[in-house]
Amino acid sequence: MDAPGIVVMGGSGRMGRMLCDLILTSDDMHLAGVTEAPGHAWAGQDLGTATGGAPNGVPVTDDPISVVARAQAVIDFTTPAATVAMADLCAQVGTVHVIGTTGLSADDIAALDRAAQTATIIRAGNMSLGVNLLTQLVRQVAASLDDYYDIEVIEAHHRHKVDAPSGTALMLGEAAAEGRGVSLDDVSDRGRDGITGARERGAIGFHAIRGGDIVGEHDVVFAADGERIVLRHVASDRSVFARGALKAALWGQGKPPGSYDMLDVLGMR
Ligand SMILES: NC(=O)C1=CN([C@@H]2O[C@H](COP(=O)(O)OP(=O)(O)OC[C@H]3O[C@@H](n4cnc5c(N)ncnc54)[C@H](O)[C@@H]3O)[C@@H](O)[C@H]2O)C=CC1
Ligand SMILES: O=C(O)C1=N[C@H](C(=O)O)C[C@H](O)C1
Repeated sequence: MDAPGIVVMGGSGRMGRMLCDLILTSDDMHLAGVTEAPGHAWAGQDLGTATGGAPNGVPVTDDPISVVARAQAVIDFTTPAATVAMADLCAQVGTVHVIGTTGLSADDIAALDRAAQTATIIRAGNMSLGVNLLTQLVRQVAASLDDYYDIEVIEAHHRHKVDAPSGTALMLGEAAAEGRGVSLDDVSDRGRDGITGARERGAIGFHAIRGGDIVGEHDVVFAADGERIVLRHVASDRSVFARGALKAALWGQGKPPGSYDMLDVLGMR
């Protein structure tokens, strides 16, 4: 069987470039095309030429249907609006949709769930093995401790990141809430400021640092009187996210329509 064809959305972005480089050197898949935002300077060019090298035969387009219909998977680290539109297209043409985009609203997620009735969608706020393993540890620690241990999630990212809390912080917060047997919506306390009053027992706090070129760092703190447990993940290279996404694209081949995440891909359920 031929190696599956992959379309990378947002090929000029931080994650897009990393993904294209990895796919172009992979024996397990080939780069079937790259999409970019409408009117983007790369649209209509060959990818090799757009990146300042020799032509490599990979088209860059702002008209996704032209490449998606011929591909086996789309890898998408873009914006919520672009992701929701792509999910509809993947549902129509039967292409696996791997979603890393964060900052999705409840309405966006509802739209993705509708698309997943006919599309195979794999979505995670963090595609690294380390963070997905950490979610399991956080769930286990939260289940072992009572709410005398205050839970705070602290994340740090580069200056260009546009959403907060990060998708990873929300995954970790969800895992902590699940471990405690509560709904995150009921206990979430985001970015305190001013006269906030004393901390509510059982709250799960979120704090975001933005600066420089930080790739992604997450601490989950369980703080009680007299002791503190800190579970930490540090990403120092975006390839950990990209490799997870490529694994997901291959794993999704032949899977029935539905909503999946990296725990499914990694066999960690
Ligand atoms: N789940 C995970 O493991 C990870 C998730 N992310 C998330 O991925 C997203 C992108 O992150 P970065 O690469 O740092 O951002 P970026 O801003 O560098 O790249 C986004 C790219 O998407 C393109 N784009 C926008 N609209 C588009 C459209 N309609 N069609 C095609 N392309 C379009 C932009 O032109 C840009 O090239 C963010 O939401 C970020 O939080 C980032 C890293 C890891
Ligand atoms: O925007 C980023 O860069 C990252 N986004 C993801 C998130 O929101 O958690 C994953 C990773 O931390 C990098």
